[in-house]
Amino acid sequence: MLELTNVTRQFGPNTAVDSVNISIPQGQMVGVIGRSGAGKSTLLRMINRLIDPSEGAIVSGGTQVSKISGRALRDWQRDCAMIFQQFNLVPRLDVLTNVLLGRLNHRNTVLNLLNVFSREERAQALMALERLGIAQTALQRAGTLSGGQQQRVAIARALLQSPKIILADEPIASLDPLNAQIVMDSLKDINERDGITVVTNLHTLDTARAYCERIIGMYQGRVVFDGPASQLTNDAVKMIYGSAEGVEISEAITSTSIKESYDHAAVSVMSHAPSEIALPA
Ligand SMILES: Nc1ncnc2c1ncn2[C@@H]1O[C@H](COP(=O)(O)OP(=O)(O)OP(=O)(O)O)[C@@H](O)[C@H]1O
Repeated sequence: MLELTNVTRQFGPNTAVDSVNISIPQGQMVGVIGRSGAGKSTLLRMINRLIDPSEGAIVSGGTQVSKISGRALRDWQRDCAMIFQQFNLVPRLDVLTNVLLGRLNHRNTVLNLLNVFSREERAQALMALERLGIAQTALQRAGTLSGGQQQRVAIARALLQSPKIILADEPIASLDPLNAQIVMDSLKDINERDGITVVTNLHTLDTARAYCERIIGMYQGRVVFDGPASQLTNDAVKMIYGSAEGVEISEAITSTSIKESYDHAAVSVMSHAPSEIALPA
Protein backbone atom coordinates (compact mmCIF):
# COMPACT_ATOMS: atom_id res chain seq x y z
CA MET A 1 0.00 0.00 0.00
CA LEU A 2 1.20 3.45 -0.95
CA GLU A 3 -0.27 6.23 1.18
CA LEU A 4 -0.07 9.95 0.54
CA THR A 5 -1.23 12.20 3.37
CA ASN A 6 -1.66 15.93 2.86
CA VAL A 7 1.08 15.92 0.23
CA THR A 8 1.77 19.44 -0.95
CA ARG A 9 4.42 20.94 -3.23
CA GLN A 10 5.05 24.61 -3.65
CA PHE A 11 7.23 26.30 -6.22
CA GLY A 12 7.65 29.80 -4.80
CA PRO A 13 4.15 31.19 -4.39
CA ASN A 14 2.65 28.57 -6.75
CA THR A 15 1.08 25.49 -5.14
CA ALA A 16 1.59 22.76 -7.76
CA VAL A 17 0.15 19.96 -5.60
CA ASP A 18 -2.22 20.89 -2.82
CA SER A 19 -2.96 18.62 0.19
CA VAL A 20 -3.35 15.36 -1.71
CA ASN A 21 -4.63 12.34 0.24
CA ILE A 22 -4.67 9.03 -1.62
CA SER A 23 -4.05 5.35 -0.80
CA ILE A 24 -3.08 3.02 -3.60
CA PRO A 25 -3.19 -0.72 -2.87
CA GLN A 26 -0.47 -2.91 -4.40
CA GLY A 27 -1.43 -4.06 -7.89
CA GLN A 28 -3.80 -1.27 -8.85
CA MET A 29 -3.72 0.41 -12.27
CA VAL A 30 -4.36 4.11 -11.74
CA GLY A 31 -4.73 6.84 -14.35
CA VAL A 32 -4.08 10.45 -13.30
CA ILE A 33 -5.83 12.99 -15.52
CA GLY A 34 -6.20 16.74 -15.56
CA ARG A 35 -5.37 19.82 -17.56
CA SER A 36 -1.88 20.99 -18.29
CA GLY A 37 -0.41 22.40 -15.07
CA ALA A 38 -2.86 20.52 -12.81
CA GLY A 39 0.06 18.96 -10.91
CA LYS A 40 0.11 15.45 -12.38
CA SER A 41 3.86 15.24 -13.09
CA THR A 42 4.77 16.87 -9.80
CA LEU A 43 2.64 14.31 -7.96
CA LEU A 44 4.34 11.37 -9.72
CA ARG A 45 7.80 12.83 -9.24
CA MET A 46 7.20 13.28 -5.53
CA ILE A 47 6.22 9.62 -5.19
CA ASN A 48 9.65 8.46 -6.35
CA ARG A 49 11.36 11.48 -4.77
CA LEU A 50 12.66 13.13 -7.94
CA ILE A 51 10.98 16.10 -6.25
CA ASP A 52 10.56 16.45 -2.48
CA PRO A 53 7.19 17.38 -1.01
CA SER A 54 7.01 20.74 0.78
CA GLU A 55 4.59 19.21 3.28
CA GLY A 56 2.86 15.91 4.01
CA ALA A 57 3.91 12.27 4.11
CA ILE A 58 4.39 9.53 1.56
CA VAL A 59 4.43 6.11 3.21
CA SER A 60 4.97 2.69 1.64
CA GLY A 61 4.99 -0.57 3.58
CA GLY A 62 5.45 1.31 6.85
CA THR A 63 8.41 3.39 5.59
CA GLN A 64 8.03 7.14 5.33
CA VAL A 65 9.64 7.47 1.93
CA SER A 66 9.31 11.25 2.04
CA LYS A 67 11.98 11.24 4.79
CA ILE A 68 14.55 8.67 3.65
CA SER A 69 17.97 9.39 2.12
CA GLY A 70 21.12 7.57 0.97
CA ARG A 71 20.87 3.82 0.37
CA ALA A 72 17.23 3.68 1.50
CA LEU A 73 16.30 6.35 -1.03
CA ARG A 74 18.16 4.54 -3.83
CA ASP A 75 16.32 1.32 -2.90
CA TRP A 76 13.01 3.17 -3.03
CA GLN A 77 13.83 4.63 -6.43
CA ARG A 78 14.67 1.12 -7.62
CA ASP A 79 11.28 -0.13 -6.34
CA CYS A 80 9.53 2.75 -8.10
CA ALA A 81 10.49 2.61 -11.78
CA MET A 82 9.82 5.76 -13.77
CA ILE A 83 8.81 5.97 -17.43
CA PHE A 84 8.90 9.33 -19.19
CA GLN A 85 7.23 10.84 -22.24
CA GLN A 86 10.65 11.29 -23.90
CA PHE A 87 11.82 7.71 -23.05
CA ASN A 88 15.13 8.85 -21.40
CA LEU A 89 17.29 6.15 -23.03
CA VAL A 90 20.99 6.57 -23.78
CA PRO A 91 20.72 6.89 -27.58
CA ARG A 92 24.31 5.92 -28.44
CA LEU A 93 24.18 2.68 -26.41
CA ASP A 94 22.61 -0.47 -27.79
CA VAL A 95 19.14 -1.52 -26.71
CA LEU A 96 20.32 -4.44 -24.57
CA THR A 97 22.69 -2.22 -22.57
CA ASN A 98 19.94 0.35 -22.08
CA VAL A 99 17.72 -2.39 -20.63
CA LEU A 100 20.55 -3.66 -18.42
CA LEU A 101 20.90 -0.18 -16.92
CA GLY A 102 17.73 -1.09 -15.01
CA ARG A 103 19.91 -3.46 -12.93
CA LEU A 104 22.32 -0.79 -11.70
CA ASN A 105 20.64 -0.26 -8.36
CA HIS A 106 20.73 -3.99 -7.68
CA ARG A 107 24.52 -4.22 -7.99
CA ASN A 108 27.62 -3.09 -6.20
CA THR A 109 29.63 -0.09 -7.37
CA VAL A 110 32.62 -2.12 -8.58
CA LEU A 111 30.50 -4.21 -10.94
CA ASN A 112 28.82 -1.05 -12.17
CA LEU A 113 32.18 0.66 -12.78
CA LEU A 114 33.43 -2.35 -14.70
CA ASN A 115 30.18 -2.37 -16.65
CA VAL A 116 30.00 -6.15 -16.31
CA PHE A 117 26.64 -7.81 -16.49
CA SER A 118 26.14 -11.49 -15.73
CA ARG A 119 24.79 -14.05 -18.19
CA GLU A 120 21.65 -14.24 -16.09
CA GLU A 121 21.15 -10.47 -16.25
CA ARG A 122 21.62 -10.49 -20.03
CA ALA A 123 19.11 -13.36 -20.34
CA GLN A 124 16.65 -11.41 -18.20
CA ALA A 125 17.09 -8.33 -20.38
CA LEU A 126 16.51 -10.34 -23.54
CA MET A 127 13.42 -11.93 -22.02
CA ALA A 128 12.04 -8.48 -21.16
CA LEU A 129 12.65 -7.34 -24.75
CA GLU A 130 11.05 -10.54 -26.05
CA ARG A 131 8.01 -9.92 -23.87
CA LEU A 132 7.67 -6.46 -25.37
CA GLY A 133 8.06 -7.84 -28.90
CA ILE A 134 11.34 -6.07 -29.72
CA ALA A 135 14.05 -8.68 -29.03
CA GLN A 136 15.23 -8.29 -32.63
CA THR A 137 16.40 -4.74 -31.84
CA ALA A 138 18.70 -5.84 -28.95
CA LEU A 139 21.96 -4.94 -30.70
CA GLN A 140 20.75 -1.76 -32.42
CA ARG A 141 21.66 1.65 -31.06
CA ALA A 142 18.65 2.88 -29.05
CA GLY A 143 18.66 6.23 -30.85
CA THR A 144 17.86 4.51 -34.16
CA LEU A 145 14.56 3.07 -32.94
CA SER A 146 11.10 4.54 -33.50
CA GLY A 147 9.42 6.35 -30.60
CA GLY A 148 7.12 3.41 -29.90
CA GLN A 149 10.05 0.98 -29.86
CA GLN A 150 12.05 3.31 -27.59
CA GLN A 151 9.21 3.47 -25.12
CA ARG A 152 9.05 -0.33 -25.09
CA VAL A 153 12.80 -0.40 -24.35
CA ALA A 154 12.15 1.99 -21.46
CA ILE A 155 9.47 -0.38 -20.14
CA ALA A 156 11.86 -3.34 -20.46
CA ARG A 157 14.47 -1.33 -18.51
CA ALA A 158 11.85 -0.61 -15.85
CA LEU A 159 11.07 -4.35 -15.63
CA LEU A 160 14.75 -5.13 -15.02
CA GLN A 161 14.52 -2.98 -11.88
CA SER A 162 12.06 -5.59 -10.52
CA PRO A 163 9.91 -2.70 -9.30
CA LYS A 164 6.86 -2.77 -7.04
CA ILE A 165 5.46 0.32 -8.74
CA ILE A 166 5.78 1.76 -12.24
CA LEU A 167 5.22 5.51 -12.46
CA ALA A 168 4.58 6.53 -16.06
CA ASP A 169 4.57 10.26 -16.84
CA GLU A 170 2.53 10.69 -20.03
CA PRO A 171 4.06 7.56 -21.56
CA ILE A 172 2.10 7.80 -24.81
CA ALA A 173 2.00 11.56 -25.36
CA SER A 174 4.67 11.40 -28.10
CA LEU A 175 3.33 8.29 -29.82
CA ASP A 176 0.94 7.62 -32.70
CA PRO A 177 -2.29 5.75 -31.83
CA LEU A 178 -1.01 2.28 -32.75
CA ASN A 179 2.18 2.62 -30.70
CA ALA A 180 0.21 4.23 -27.90
CA GLN A 181 -2.00 1.14 -27.81
CA ILE A 182 0.99 -1.22 -27.78
CA VAL A 183 2.58 0.68 -24.88
CA MET A 184 -0.66 0.83 -22.86
CA ASP A 185 -1.32 -2.88 -23.54
CA SER A 186 2.20 -3.64 -22.27
CA LEU A 187 1.67 -1.62 -19.07
CA LYS A 188 -1.69 -3.32 -18.50
CA ASP A 189 -0.16 -6.75 -19.05
CA ILE A 190 2.65 -6.02 -16.58
CA ASN A 191 0.11 -4.75 -14.07
CA GLU A 192 -2.12 -7.81 -14.42
CA ARG A 193 0.44 -10.57 -14.74
CA ASP A 194 3.17 -9.29 -12.40
CA GLY A 195 0.97 -7.49 -9.86
CA ILE A 196 3.03 -4.33 -10.27
CA THR A 197 1.17 -1.15 -9.35
CA VAL A 198 0.99 1.22 -12.32
CA VAL A 199 0.30 4.92 -11.83
CA THR A 200 0.20 6.76 -15.12
CA ASN A 201 -0.47 10.34 -16.11
CA LEU A 202 -2.55 10.50 -19.24
CA HIS A 203 -3.82 13.37 -21.26
CA THR A 204 -6.55 11.54 -23.09
CA LEU A 205 -9.58 10.54 -21.12
CA ASP A 206 -10.49 7.65 -23.41
CA THR A 207 -7.16 5.97 -22.63
CA ALA A 208 -7.68 6.35 -18.90
CA ARG A 209 -11.16 4.87 -19.20
CA ALA A 210 -10.01 1.98 -21.38
CA TYR A 211 -7.06 0.89 -19.25
CA CYS A 212 -7.32 2.12 -15.67
CA GLU A 213 -9.47 0.58 -12.96
CA ARG A 214 -9.15 3.79 -10.96
CA ILE A 215 -9.00 7.36 -12.18
CA ILE A 216 -7.68 10.28 -10.18
CA GLY A 217 -8.67 13.67 -11.56
CA MET A 218 -6.62 16.73 -10.60
CA TYR A 219 -7.52 20.38 -10.92
CA GLN A 220 -5.19 23.15 -9.80
CA GLY A 221 -3.13 20.82 -7.64
CA ARG A 222 -6.08 19.21 -5.87
CA VAL A 223 -7.66 15.80 -6.32
CA VAL A 224 -11.22 16.55 -7.44
CA PHE A 225 -12.17 13.04 -8.56
CA ASP A 226 -11.06 9.63 -7.33
CA GLY A 227 -12.97 6.55 -8.41
CA PRO A 228 -13.65 3.98 -11.11
CA ALA A 229 -14.15 5.05 -14.71
CA SER A 230 -17.83 4.14 -14.43
CA GLN A 231 -18.29 7.00 -11.94
CA LEU A 232 -16.60 9.56 -14.15
CA THR A 233 -19.75 11.42 -15.10
CA ASN A 234 -19.98 14.51 -17.31
CA ASP A 235 -20.08 16.67 -14.18
CA ALA A 236 -16.91 15.05 -12.85
CA VAL A 237 -15.21 15.60 -16.21
CA LYS A 238 -16.23 19.27 -16.10
CA MET A 239 -14.81 19.59 -12.60
CA ILE A 240 -11.47 18.09 -13.67
CA TYR A 241 -11.14 20.04 -16.88
CA GLY A 242 -12.17 23.33 -15.44
CA SER A 243 -15.61 24.39 -16.52
CA ALA A 244 -15.51 26.40 -13.31
CA GLU A 245 -13.46 28.89 -15.29
CA GLY A 246 -16.29 29.15 -17.79
CA VAL A 247 -14.50 27.02 -20.36
CA GLU A 248 -16.95 25.75 -22.98
CA ILE A 249 -16.90 21.98 -23.30
CA SER A 250 -17.83 20.90 -26.81
CA GLU A 251 -18.92 17.48 -28.05
CA ALA A 252 -16.12 17.34 -30.63
CA ILE A 253 -14.31 14.03 -30.60
CA THR A 254 -10.57 14.38 -30.12
CA SER A 255 -9.95 10.71 -29.53
CA THR A 256 -6.52 9.18 -29.98
CA SER A 257 -8.46 6.22 -31.44
CA ILE A 258 -7.05 3.79 -28.94
CA LYS A 259 -9.37 0.79 -28.91
CA GLU A 260 -12.42 1.30 -26.76
CA SER A 261 -12.71 -1.70 -24.50
CA TYR A 262 -15.32 0.07 -22.40
CA ASP A 263 -18.98 0.62 -23.01
CA HIS A 264 -19.00 4.34 -23.61
CA ALA A 265 -18.84 6.26 -26.82
CA ALA A 266 -15.42 7.50 -27.89
CA VAL A 267 -14.35 10.01 -25.28
CA SER A 268 -11.20 12.01 -25.17
CA VAL A 269 -10.00 15.06 -23.40
CA MET A 270 -6.81 16.73 -24.50
CA SER A 271 -5.45 18.39 -21.39
CA HIS A 272 -3.83 21.07 -23.51
CA ALA A 273 -7.02 21.91 -25.36
CA PRO A 274 -9.75 22.37 -22.81
CA SER A 275 -12.07 23.93 -25.36
CA GLU A 276 -12.22 20.68 -27.34
CA ILE A 277 -13.33 18.29 -24.66
CA ALA A 278 -15.58 15.51 -25.87
CA LEU A 279 -18.06 14.06 -23.45
CA PRO A 280 -19.62 10.60 -23.38
CA ALA A 281 -23.02 10.28 -25.01
N1 LIG B 1 10.49 22.93 -11.34
C1 LIG B 1 9.47 23.78 -11.31
N2 LIG B 1 9.65 25.06 -10.95
C2 LIG B 1 8.62 25.93 -10.88
N3 LIG B 1 7.35 25.60 -11.16
C3 LIG B 1 7.09 24.32 -11.51
C4 LIG B 1 8.14 23.35 -11.60
N4 LIG B 1 7.58 22.16 -11.98
C5 LIG B 1 6.26 22.39 -12.11
N5 LIG B 1 5.96 23.68 -11.84
C6 LIG B 1 4.62 24.28 -11.85
O1 LIG B 1 3.77 23.46 -11.10
C7 LIG B 1 2.49 23.37 -11.70
C8 LIG B 1 2.15 21.92 -11.98
O2 LIG B 1 3.01 21.43 -13.00
P1 LIG B 1 3.00 19.91 -13.47
O3 LIG B 1 4.08 19.77 -14.49
O4 LIG B 1 3.03 19.03 -12.30
O5 LIG B 1 1.56 19.81 -14.16
P2 LIG B 1 1.00 18.70 -15.13
O6 LIG B 1 -0.41 18.46 -14.74
O7 LIG B 1 1.90 17.51 -15.13
O8 LIG B 1 1.06 19.43 -16.54
P3 LIG B 1 1.40 18.86 -18.00
O9 LIG B 1 0.24 18.00 -18.39
O10 LIG B 1 1.51 20.09 -18.84
O11 LIG B 1 2.70 18.10 -17.89
C9 LIG B 1 2.56 24.24 -12.96
O12 LIG B 1 2.03 25.51 -12.64
C10 LIG B 1 4.03 24.32 -13.25
O13 LIG B 1 4.35 25.50 -13.91
